[in-house]
Amino acid sequence: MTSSHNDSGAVLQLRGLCKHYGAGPTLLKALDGVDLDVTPGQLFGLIGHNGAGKSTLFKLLLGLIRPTAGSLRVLGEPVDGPRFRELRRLLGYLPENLVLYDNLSGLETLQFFARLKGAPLAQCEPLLDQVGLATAGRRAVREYSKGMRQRLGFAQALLGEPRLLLLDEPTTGLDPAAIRDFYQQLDALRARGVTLVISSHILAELQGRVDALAMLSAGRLKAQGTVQALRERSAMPLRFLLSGTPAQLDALPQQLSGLMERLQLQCVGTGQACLRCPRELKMPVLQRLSALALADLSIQEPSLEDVYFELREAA
Ligand SMILES: Nc1ncnc2c1ncn2[C@@H]1O[C@H](COP(=O)(O)OP(=O)(O)OP(=O)(O)O)[C@@H](O)[C@H]1O
Repeated sequence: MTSSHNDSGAVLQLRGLCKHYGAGPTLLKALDGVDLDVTPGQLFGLIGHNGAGKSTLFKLLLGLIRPTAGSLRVLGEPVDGPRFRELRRLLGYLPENLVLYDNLSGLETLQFFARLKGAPLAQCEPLLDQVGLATAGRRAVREYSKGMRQRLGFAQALLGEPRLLLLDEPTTGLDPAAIRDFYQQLDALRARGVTLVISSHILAELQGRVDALAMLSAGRLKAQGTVQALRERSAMPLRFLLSGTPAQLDALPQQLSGLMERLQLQCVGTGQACLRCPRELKMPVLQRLSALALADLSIQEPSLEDVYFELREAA
């Protein structure tokens, strides 16, 4: 790995990062030339299919495995450099499958992890409270539900007041209220300058919450940027939902003449129509529609899920 000076201020800086397993016919490129920057205080999403390389990326960031090629800086330091061991204390990690000892209580579990990490034991009870396990703290982990185990895992990741949190599918098993509570906690952490990298398959959950995201596909970075930037890149059409009288809706093809070949118009119920419109035609279409004085008009952006499938298919 190279260790050139990091002048970008990035919390994470990956350049040409590769992790290969096996060789010859069994060669598997878990990560293959990934460039990525995450800036301080971002809530950064990592998305991609099963086996895309997300967990591999987390393990590389933590120094648990070594890259095959490329460079990797975390909090400004190369992961294989002399200062990384010290910096490792400033990282919190919630693995996809955290192993817990069933016979320990929640509090004992947290105390165990605190000792491993060199974090003050005094942080354990307040953290249990923070993740909603204050009353369950003295019960054995074997009695915990899936969501309670996940909360305990999150508390473990927060030990030592990390500056960078790596959360691998952290909302698996959480109910809707717990998911909302979890993201509120992430917002509070972000407000304190903590950088958060979160992987999830629940794209609706990330949409509207992440500052930026990266989409991995078979070890390669398929797209990177804000949700809006990905939408624009995907060239998915906007959806205009129109309400009006039958006469107004009948007049739509005439009103949009010259543009219709690039639009898709569909009746979706009495007095309602849906118009699929390329992003670049949004303003000309709006201008034409304004002349009709429709009862209502709303414009829907494509969802992150729609964008994901579109970009996945793109070369
Ligand atoms: N120790 C290993 N030895 C060989 N191959 C591995 C090893 N660890 C991971 N892989 C392979 O690397 C690829 C990426 O795996 P990874 O766990 O990073 O995917 P992921 O994106 O986290 O998937 P998921 O969404 O299912 O958690 C997969 O093909 C996996 O089989």
